[in-house]
Amino acid sequence: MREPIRKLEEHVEAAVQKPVRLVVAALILRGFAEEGVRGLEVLICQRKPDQPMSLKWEFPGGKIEAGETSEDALARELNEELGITAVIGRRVARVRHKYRNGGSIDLQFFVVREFDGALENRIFNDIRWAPLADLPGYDFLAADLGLIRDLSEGKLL
Ligand SMILES: Nc1nc2c([nH]c(=O)n2[C@H]2C[C@H](O)[C@@H](COP(=O)(O)OP(=O)(O)OP(=O)(O)O)O2)c(=O)[nH]1
Repeated sequence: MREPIRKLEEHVEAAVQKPVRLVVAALILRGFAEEGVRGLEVLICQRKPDQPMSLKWEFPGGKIEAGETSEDALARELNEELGITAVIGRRVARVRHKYRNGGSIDLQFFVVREFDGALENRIFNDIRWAPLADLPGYDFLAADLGLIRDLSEGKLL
């Protein structure tokens, strides 16, 4: 009698497993790479108090929609979230992360060095320019922590 019950549980677990969300995010940079991690700043964004993972910091971006390339998706998100038209540069990192709620994300980070339009905070609690060296002092989403360490140590860029 026990065997069929275990099989049923396994089946239910597989059925409720959430699909991997494909997410793109931007490292919008200003300043001078030659001056190291104090001379280069990146735009960071804080999630709103009423969002999941509230008040955590992240990089602007979001989920890729059907039919979009990663670059298309990121350009669209930056326009929606910050009101800018960005030139999407090279991809510098890709990570897979499983959040405790069971959701997995596949997260790609692209450099943005050029954009048109004035930066406007349309959806975040706060946005700010942070020197790469200061990034570990912000409470970032868990999936970003490896990247935060690398950026603050002058790796990747
Ligand atoms: N934009 C962005 N999202 C990130 C980062 N790190 C990270 O884990 N994420 C996660 C948070 C979200 O679950 C997802 C991005 O989804 P989204 O921007 O379209 O929407 P959302 O926050 O409302 O997320 P969701 O509730 O719909 O899952 O990726 C990051 O640095 N930037």
